[in-house]
This record gives sequence, structure tokens and C-alpha cells, in this order.
Amino acid sequence: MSGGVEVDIVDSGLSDAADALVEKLVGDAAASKLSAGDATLWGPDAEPEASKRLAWVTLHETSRPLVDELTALRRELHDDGVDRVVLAGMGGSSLAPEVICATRSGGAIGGEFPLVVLDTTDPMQVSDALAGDLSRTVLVVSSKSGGTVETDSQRRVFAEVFEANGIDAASRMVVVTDPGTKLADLARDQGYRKLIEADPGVGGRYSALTAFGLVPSALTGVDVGALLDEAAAVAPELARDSADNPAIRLAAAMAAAHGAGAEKVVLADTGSGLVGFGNWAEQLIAESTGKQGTGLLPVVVEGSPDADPGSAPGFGDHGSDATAVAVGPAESGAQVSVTGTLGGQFLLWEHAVALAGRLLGINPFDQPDVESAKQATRDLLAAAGDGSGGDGGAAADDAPIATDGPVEIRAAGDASWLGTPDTVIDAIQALVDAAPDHGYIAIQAYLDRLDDASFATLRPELAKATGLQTTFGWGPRFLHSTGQYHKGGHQNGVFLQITGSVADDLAIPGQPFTFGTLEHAQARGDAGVLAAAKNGGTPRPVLRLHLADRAAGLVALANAVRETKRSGARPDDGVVGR
Ligand SMILES: O=P(O)(O)OC[C@H]1O[C@H](O)[C@H](O)[C@@H](O)[C@@H]1O
Repeated sequence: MSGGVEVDIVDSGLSDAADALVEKLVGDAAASKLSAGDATLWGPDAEPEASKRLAWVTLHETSRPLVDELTALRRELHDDGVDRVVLAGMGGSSLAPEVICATRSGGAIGGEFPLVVLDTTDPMQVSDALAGDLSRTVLVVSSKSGGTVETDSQRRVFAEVFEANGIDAASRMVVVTDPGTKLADLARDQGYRKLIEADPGVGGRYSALTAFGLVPSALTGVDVGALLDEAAAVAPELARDSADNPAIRLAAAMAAAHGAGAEKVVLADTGSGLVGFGNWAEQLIAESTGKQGTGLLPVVVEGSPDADPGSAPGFGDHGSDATAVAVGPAESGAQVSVTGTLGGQFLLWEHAVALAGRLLGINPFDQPDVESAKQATRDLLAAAGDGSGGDGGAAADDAPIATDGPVEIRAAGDASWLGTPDTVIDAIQALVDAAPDHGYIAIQAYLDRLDDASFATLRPELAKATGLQTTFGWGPRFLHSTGQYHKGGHQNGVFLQITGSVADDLAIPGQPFTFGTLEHAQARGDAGVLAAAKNGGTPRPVLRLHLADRAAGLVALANAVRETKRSGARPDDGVVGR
């Protein structure tokens, strides 16, 4: 293993196809240029953005001063009896610390300790985070732009509840943001405990080793110096213009597969020792490449295919539209295996995705389609006036097409593909029938990802029933991750959006809307934007299922998914529909 990471292209056909691209990257000296921060690698259109976004290549050196600063901050907080860390942040501002803390603590994601990640607007999940022991809590408010509505809302409600419990809110706020943002000004004006300004030369999804990744991790006790050491150990290897460079090999494998029609990258953890790494890689791959009607769609599957055969549909049984990548040792069905330390893999994947961007001919540093969903949400909130949308905003929604027990069936945009379903089974079947061969299904659940965690089982069930690659994302979290690809990538997706009733809504202090209203506006807004795009010349199918009762709704959905069929199962002959 070179310096701590290794990429093995196990599939000989893919390895042969990748060779030409390996040669090209080596010939162009792309790896050494990338490591030297050369912004010309993605062409003249991308150069202005790239020139502001390449500081991540040396973070293993430039982030060093943070290590002692954060150790001191943690000690100071501990001396005050504060050891529960809640992180308010979306996308690049929370995905890396979640993986770092879960990996270093042996697996607990989203539990009470060591890190409570709040990347949601679901009122129930926010309420649960507020219900923890506030006397021991510090809120890390992380936002590169300083203007992300979810993060701002979480900060507002925590500030209010701290004060309501007799705790000086300012003393419990640690802010991570870029210099000069509104959030930085606020932290100064309000005298927040600590303001840590991040390196503005790094975009959100490349920021694992900046203050965004390191601050929450260090506050929970992770040795972030060791993480930087792991990255430093692989950096020289990643800079080499050599056919053995693991970043070159991974980039070439993904781009060669893409060229042959396999635009999906199915990621399974096969015993990497890294917990939830796919959820971080997902944002990096999807947001960096999914644009201009092209890109790589990450499909994160559950379980280890060898340990539990059949547990990860889409991996071992994938068709010619996908590449199976094992994070960990190669297992049956894997075409590529990537192994290594956590710090090493962060840097490896960042280099590989940036190099793949060059091979795909896109700018890996922008996210041109993310803003459209945010704007649609703002428009819906403005149209709702004071935001008092009753049942979390659902009351302001269009009338359902049909109601089947606890499930209201709706659609977005042109729903001619849907016909007139009476039941959830009919509706899901119509959605599956509308998917092109070699297309994909995206399940998007705007629910509580801890209390409603069982909804994630719909992914393997639907993948098994249809043979289509199927992704699962929690809303609004995925809007800051795979959301870019779904709107800007290959136009062959169909979308199953799930929203749920809100038993106890939660006000957002100083805002005219509640968390429930915001969550539903985000769902409706994104559904509208998705449906407005086309799959080729035809309307892009977006099915919206609203659950009047979340628990009963899950049972109804699971039953319906089991009944779903797709003729021809997984299509393997030639690639169409991209
Ligand atoms: O860190 P923030 O500025 O709050 O941004 C959080 C996220 O927002 C957007 O959705 C971007 O597309 C993501 O790349 C980013 O990570």
C-alpha cells in the first residue's frame, strides 16, 4: 500500500480500458499540476473558479496550526463541563465530521455522543437534538457561505432554547465560516465563544481537512493531527505522474467506465474500517461531476456483499450501466477496490474526482443547479405569506390525486406518465414503468433520519424488485449532496419523494415560517425544479407521497414496493437511456 492508500482495478476489461486514460493523465502531467494548484487543468471556462478552489491540495500542511488551537478550545469547554457537541451544518459542512467522528469512535453515527449531526429541518429530529443535556452542549455552527437557511434556523432555535434554560447562548456557540460572511459578523457582534475562519480557497465538498472537518471532530476528542498525518503520508504519491498513482488509477477507472456507458458508481463498504465513508464520497462525486447532462451518479449500498449476499442489490448484480467500487477489500462483484486510511482516502478521492472531472470535460468545482431548488423554496415560503401552513405546510399543497390509507398520492409538473392511480402500488408501478432502461430511481425522504431510519430499507427493496439502480437520500440533506446530480447530471432518473405529517411543529425564532413549513417547502420546491427538467424530450417523473401517519405509511410503502415489478429485470444488452 503506497503511503496508506491503494486502488486495485480488479476487473481486467475495465483495467484495460482505463490504461489509455492513465497514460493520458500521466502524459499531461495532470497529477503534479493538480498538486501544484494549477487551475488550467479543466479548461479556460473553469479556470476562474478553479483558481479560487485548489487550496485543499496542501491542507495536510496548512491546517496544522488548528490542531493546538482546537485542543485548547476542547480543554476550555471541558473545564466548563461542556462535552456534548451538536453540529449544525449542511453538505460539506457536516458530512466529513460525521464520518471522522463515527470512524474514530467505532461507529455511532447520529447518536448522543460523540457528535450529534443536525443537518435537517425535520421538526422531530431538531426537537430531539434540543432535548439532549443542554447544560453540557456546545453548538458548532458551520457554514462556508454563512447563509444556508437550515443552519441559520438551527442556530436560531438553539440560541433561544439555551436562553430559555438559563444558559448564556453566546458562550455555547462556536462558528466556522469563511472570512467576511454575515455569520462571521454575527459571531463577532454577539460575542460568540469562538469564531474560526476557514480557508476560503477550498469549496465545501473538498473541505474535510479544513476547519469544517476538524473543528467538530477535535471538540469530540478526535486526534485530528493524526488525520492530517494520514493525508500527508499519501500526498507525495498522489502528486506523481506515474501509472501507479492511485488517484490517477481511480479517476481513469471511473472515466473509462463512464465512457462505456456505466455512469453509476456503486459504492459498498467491504470492511474498510471507515464508518459511513460513502455518504461523504457521494457529495464529492455527485456535486463535482453531475452537471451539463453528464457525470457520475454515486449509489451507496448497504452492507457488505460477501458477508451478507443479496444485502446490497445494485452492487454484485449490477448491470452494464454501473461500476461496482468496494471501499475496502475486493469482494465478489467488485470491479475496483479502494483501501486505505481515512485521511489518506479523503485526499485520494478528492484528487481522483478532480482528475475525473478533467477526463469528463466538466468543472469539478461548481454546482450550477443547487441554487434553483433553494430559490423555489424561497418562492413557496414567500407565497405562503406568514408561513402558517397548518400541517407543516402540507395544507397549502395541491390536492392529492388519490389517497390510499395513510398515503396521499401527488405528483409534480406534467404527470401524464402517472395515469389515474387509486393505490400506492399503482403509483409506484407507474413510476417504475416510466424509468428508461439503464435509468435510475431516486428515493428522497424528507423525514427524521434517526427516528424514521427504517425508511432506508426501501432502497434495497426497490432495487431488488426493479433491477434498476436505486439511490436513497434524506431531505433536505441530499439537496446539498446528490441534489446537484439529480438536476444537472444524466437525464434518466425517476424520483420518489416522501414527506410525512408533523405531529409537533417547531417555530424558527425571528422567521415567519416553522421548521415543518420549511421542510415541506424544500420538498415541494425541489420536486418542482426536478419535474421542470426533461428526460430527453419527455417529462421527468416525480411522484410525491405524503404520509398522514409516518409509521403506517412506511408499512404501506414497503408493501407496495414488494409488489412492484419491472419486466426484463436488469437490462444488460447495450446501453440506452443516458
Ligand atoms: O457550508 P454552506 O455554505 O452552508 O453550504 C452547505 C452546502 O450548500 C450547498 O448545497 C452546496 O451545494 C454544498 O456544496 C455545500 O456544502
